[in-house]
Amino acid sequence: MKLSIIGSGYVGTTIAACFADLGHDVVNVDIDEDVVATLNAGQSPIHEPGLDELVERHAGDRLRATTDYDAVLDTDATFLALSTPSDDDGHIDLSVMEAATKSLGATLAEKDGSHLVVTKSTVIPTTTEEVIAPLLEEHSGKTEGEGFDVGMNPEFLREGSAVDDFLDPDKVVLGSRTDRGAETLREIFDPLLERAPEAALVETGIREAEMIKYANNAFLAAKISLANDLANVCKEYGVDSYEVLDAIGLDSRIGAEFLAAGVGWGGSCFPKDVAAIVAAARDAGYDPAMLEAAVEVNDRQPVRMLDILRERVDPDGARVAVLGLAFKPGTDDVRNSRAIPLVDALRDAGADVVGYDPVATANFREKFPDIDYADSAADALAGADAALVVTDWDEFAALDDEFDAMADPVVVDGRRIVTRRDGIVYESLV
Ligand SMILES: NC(=O)c1ccc[n+]([C@@H]2O[C@H](COP(=O)([O-])OP(=O)(O)OC[C@H]3O[C@@H](n4cnc5c(N)ncnc54)[C@H](O)[C@@H]3O)[C@@H](O)[C@H]2O)c1
Ligand SMILES: O=c1ccn([C@@H]2O[C@H](COP(=O)(O)OP(=O)(O)O[C@H]3O[C@H](CO)[C@@H](O)[C@H](O)[C@H]3O)[C@@H](O)[C@H]2O)c(=O)[nH]1
Repeated sequence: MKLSIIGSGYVGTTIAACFADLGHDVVNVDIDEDVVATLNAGQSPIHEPGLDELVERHAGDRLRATTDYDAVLDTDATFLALSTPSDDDGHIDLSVMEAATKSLGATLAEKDGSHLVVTKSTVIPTTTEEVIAPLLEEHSGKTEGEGFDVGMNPEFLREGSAVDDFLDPDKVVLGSRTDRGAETLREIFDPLLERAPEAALVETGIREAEMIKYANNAFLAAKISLANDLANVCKEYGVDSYEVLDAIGLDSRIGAEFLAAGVGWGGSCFPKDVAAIVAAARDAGYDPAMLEAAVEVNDRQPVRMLDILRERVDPDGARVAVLGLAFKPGTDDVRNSRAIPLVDALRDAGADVVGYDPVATANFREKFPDIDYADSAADALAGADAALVVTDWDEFAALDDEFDAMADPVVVDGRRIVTRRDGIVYESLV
């Protein structure tokens, strides 16, 4: 089929390259000329394992990019893969989605025959039906269900394994409210379902598809927060939290994944999505107590980490190495990284901070241009009065002699990865 993808960021680029690999003809539409030029040159504008190869294989053939919305006219369906950030009070900010939807609507006014518009972005339930569809109607002059259909297909890929997650998913969720929309969605996803026969297919309504995405992320974030809450209790009683969490993970009803306790969850999705669904629930008159608690526990973990540090070292005037600036290993993304509240609090306390990350230093420097940065973990540790381990990069698990060069070998481990030994004053957060 012929597909257009509006937005060529993490999700848009990944799904475009993967759809091309599945045999579809794909065009990416993005307002960023650099992104478009990069894609047309056969390179991926984002760093994801396996994505460069796919883009290189299909660019100029089944995959191309443009800034011109008219490219949509020659396609059967359009996916909206635009950012949906939080505003200051946590609500979803739909301004980017709305601007792109207006452009798409105006373009569809010229389209002969029907078209399917699929929301790929994470949006609050009712957005596709009550915001996207009316905007498309207004700007195309067509009627939903006649001139075009709308659908919703939430995305569950993780940064760092986006291609594998898309091509080998646990489930594919297709939301629609017309038979024609449902059929077109099935046709688009048939090649994926053939390639990944183990994937479950969930065909559902549009607002259910929208909510499945929030429920998925909120459940995972809350699972980590519950693990952190239990781990904090363990610590108070001198109980090894990892032995406890590993053991409960053996119960198939609980499952072993997303039980890694530590300094908590960050990234481009969990914080904004939990905040958005909490804000939406409150707007509707419901207080989502469990989700509010999940956020509270997550906010507390960096504070607890500093409290543990203070028991050993006064941060005022101390040189503190922060190991790990990315929100998780395998990415240079620092959005909502746990290092952000930690560095903020350390600086407020008068510490002299030196940060190190294998790949995320440049991005972190944009947020914190005034702290020191080291080129290696060893350099960050040399002469430091304390170290905080914030991201679970493998190379931090392998650190050993490097701790001996610290002025005071106090290590507060926020991810339980450093090997304890004599000569290190080791404190685990959990
Ligand atoms: N990043 C993830 O891991 C992930 C995973 C699952 C779902 N999601 C959801 O997918 C959506 C997209 O996220 P992302 O991380 O890919 O966003 P992103 O910020 O990486 O990419 C958005 C792209 O849209 C482009 N854009 C902005 N305005 C435009 C317009 N008017 N017309 C055309 N292009 C325009 C930008 O230039 C950018 O390239 C969000 O709703 C997010 O919550 C993200
Ligand atoms: O046991 C765990 C697992 C994760 N994390 C933290 O949780 C955050 C999120 O990690 P992860 O889920 O691996 O990364 P994302 O790329 O943010 O992916 C999430 O967010 C995406 C965007 O919505 C969804 O598509 C994915 O399904 C969902 O896993 C990171 O800060 C991790 O350090 C933990 O603290 N403990």
